[in-house]
Parts: sequence; C-alpha cells; structure tokens
Amino acid sequence: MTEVFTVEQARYRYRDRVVLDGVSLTVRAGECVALVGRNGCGKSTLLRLLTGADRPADGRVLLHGRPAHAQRRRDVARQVAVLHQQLPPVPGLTVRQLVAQGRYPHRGPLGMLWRPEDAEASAALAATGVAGLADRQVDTLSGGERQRVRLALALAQRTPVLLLDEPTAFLDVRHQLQVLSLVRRLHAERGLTVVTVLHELDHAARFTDRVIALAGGRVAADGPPADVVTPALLADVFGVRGRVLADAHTGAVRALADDPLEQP
Ligand SMILES: Nc1ncnc2c1ncn2[C@@H]1O[C@H](COP(=O)(O)OP(=O)(O)OP(=O)(O)O)[C@@H](O)[C@H]1O
Repeated sequence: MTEVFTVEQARYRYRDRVVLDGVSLTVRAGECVALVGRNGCGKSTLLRLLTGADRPADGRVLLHGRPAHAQRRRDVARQVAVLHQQLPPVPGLTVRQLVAQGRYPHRGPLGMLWRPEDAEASAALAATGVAGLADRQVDTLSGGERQRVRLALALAQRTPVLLLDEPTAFLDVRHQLQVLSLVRRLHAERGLTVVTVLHELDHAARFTDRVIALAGGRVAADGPPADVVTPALLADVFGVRGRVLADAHTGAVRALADDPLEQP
C-alpha cells in the first residue's frame, strides 16, 4: 500500500521546550488512524508537521514521499484537508460562504472568489447536518454548530486524506456519534485516509482501525485498538487507573477510567 505520510525521527521544539523527540510512523493510503495522548503531548503539532505547515527541527516528514513542508500549499490542499481545533474569526461570513472556500484549492487563478452554488460545498453542508444554518453568520453559531461547519469546510475540499483535530469537541453525544459515523462511512465509501486526534479512547477503539499513542515526545504505542487500549496504556500514557472491557462477540474494547493515579 502507498505510504501517504512517512515520519522518521521527527523532532520539534518551541523555543527551549521539546515537544516531539524522535517520532517515527507511517500512514498508508486507506488507513483510519486515531492519534491519542494527554493534553499538550504534541498531537496538534504532529498534525501541523504532516501538512507541512511547519517543518521538524530534525528528522523527516514526508507526504507521498516528498518533504511535506517543501510542497506547494495548493498541492498539499488538494491532497489533505484539515479540521483544525479552531476556526479563525470570519466576521460577516455566512456558513455557506465559508464552506465554499473549501473548494479554493481546486479552482483556477480566481480561486479566491467563492461560488456558493458549488455542488461539493452543498453536499458537505448536507452531510454534516448544517444545511439549515447555511445563511447564518459563522460568528453567531454555538460551539457545536461551528464544529460541524469546520468539518463541512474540510469535506468540501474533497481530498483523499483527512486530518481531524478533535472532531467531536463541543458536540453533544448524539452529534459526536453522527460525526464519527460520517467520517467512518466516508473512509469506507471513498477509501479516504483518515488521521484523527481523539480524546475518547472508546471512540478511537470503535471508529478507527489503528491507535497511535504519543507520550514523552514519542510514539508510546501503535497498533489495533484491542492491542493498544489496555490498562497499561491508561496508566502509563494517561495517568489513570482503569479497566478495559472487551465485547465477547465482536472483541470491541471499551475503556473505563476509574481514578487519576498519583503523579511522580
Ligand atoms: N506556539 C507555541 N509556542 C509555545 N509552545 C507551544 C505553542 N504551541 C503549542 N505549544 C506547546 O507545545 C505542547 C504541545 O502542544 P500541542 O497543541 O501539539 O498538544 P496537543 O497534544 O495537541 O494538546 P491538546 O490535547 O491539549 O490539544 C504544549 O505543551 C503546548 O503548550
């Protein structure tokens, strides 16, 4: 299978603070991968390196075999759509106008001119359940509504690769399941490659095929959910005492975090 992302011994620091300290992993075309780990362990930073928005201080981050940061932004945007943790403020822009901007990488020289009638943008609005909000100004939306608009913006880009940074943030439980089911369905139907940061280990186990846990600036575990989501992971990576229940029929795992462990 083709390697979409190849990360070799990537290191990254913010001033004197080392965040990634030798991360190595590969993501192949058509994989659906969860990236998990404690707050501040470097998940968003790693996503930024994968898109080439930033480059590692050391090591290599390749997108389709070439350094991600050295590729033209528009070429990357045709390949990879990103759901960022935050939308930039977009004063005066309606949902429809914002989501239509997801089409930008596919347009010609006048690409900045949005075309609200774009079929892909309309499909993305419908798929994420925000078509009814299309004429609302984005800045007036609730956190959960805005979150679904962010996903619509990423889907409108119609790329073979999706990078999602906490796609369920702000969502009520029903919308969490709807969004993750949608991502899973797109992965299955379109063969999308998905890398998604998730905080809920249950979601990682249920909606992805592979879980990569970051800790101490490195990959602490990487494999199928049933192998990675264990009491040892809860303790060592997340600092909690917990249990992991496996469904007797499907083998699907559920993680129950019981108590925070004393930290050294
Ligand atoms: N621009 C910045 N300048 C300095 N430090 C930063 C900057 N951005 C992030 N950091 C720090 O780098 C570390 C990793 O941040 P990152 O956002 O990648 O973590 P994360 O795993 O995505 O966290 P979370 O789960 O809380 O979203 C954190 O300690 C954060 O405070």
